[in-house]
Amino acid sequence: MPRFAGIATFARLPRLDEVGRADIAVAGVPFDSGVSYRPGARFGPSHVREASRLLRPYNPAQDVFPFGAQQVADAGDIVANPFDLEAAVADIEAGSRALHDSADRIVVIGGDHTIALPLLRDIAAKHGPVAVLHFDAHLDTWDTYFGAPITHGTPFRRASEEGLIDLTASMHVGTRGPLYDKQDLVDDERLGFAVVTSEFVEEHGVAAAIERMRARIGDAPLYISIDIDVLDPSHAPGTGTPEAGGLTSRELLRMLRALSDLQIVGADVVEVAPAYDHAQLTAIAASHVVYELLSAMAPAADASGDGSANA
Ligand SMILES: N=C(N)NCCCC(=O)O
Ligand SMILES: [Zn+2]
Ligand SMILES: [Zn+2]
Repeated sequence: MPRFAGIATFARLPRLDEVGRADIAVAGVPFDSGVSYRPGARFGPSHVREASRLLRPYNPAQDVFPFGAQQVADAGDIVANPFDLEAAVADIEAGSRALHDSADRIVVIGGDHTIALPLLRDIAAKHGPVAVLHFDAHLDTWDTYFGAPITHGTPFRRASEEGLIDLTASMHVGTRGPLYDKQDLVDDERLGFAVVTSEFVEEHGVAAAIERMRARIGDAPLYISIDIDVLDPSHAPGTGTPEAGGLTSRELLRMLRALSDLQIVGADVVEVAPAYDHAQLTAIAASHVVYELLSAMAPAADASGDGSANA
């Protein structure tokens, strides 16, 4: 079958119902009722799957076969009520919990950033408070919008208040752009986040950013949440709240590779909104981000082998 033919699962992987169990399930959450600006991230999962057809089995940058060293399968979508935010976050948490019956870990494609809250509720129920490494142009620790506590600008404040995150090991990477107030940064620090801004990366380089990230995380169980708007709009135009001056996809992929020896317990890639995309730029970037995450989550090849035993 040519890679451009057939129904698009992520990276043309088998469906979870075809393999029964997986080490890692990739799942979509087509939900965007929490957005504050441009809508459309509900169409993110299918757009990223479509753009992921060209991914190949061997990742030379991490010397790993991400789909050979472990069973990865596409679990389809977790369905969330588009008309009721409270119901939606309950749906997503329940969907994540159910999926963990047949997969050790899950990597979620959003959807807007609201979905990180119910995903973290499930993850923290399993692991206790986790280090959250949050790649984003935005803090997403704001309090309310029009009185609403659950939006895509608030998941990490709620998660912090609920005791879901390790306050000594969590960090934002790639933040930039205008805030509402100086106090936003004061609140953010109190909520448990250190920050590596986009400007820091420009001034000190990716290696220094990685050093800060690793020092902050230590050996805590790690949840990685990647808002695609961490990338510069030139690399990822297809998103709802774009901000100038972001990371390149090359910088982001390199940062993810540097996490491969850490205890990654789950991840999401969110905020891909295809209506504003061009030539699949954003979806291609997102598909490679997911691929790099799956590679980083793969067990290290043993000294004698190349990790390709089951490829
Ligand atoms: N999570 C994302 N992408 N954006 C949050 C932006 C919230 C705001 O409009 O102030
Ligand atoms: Zn963002
Ligand atoms: Zn975000």
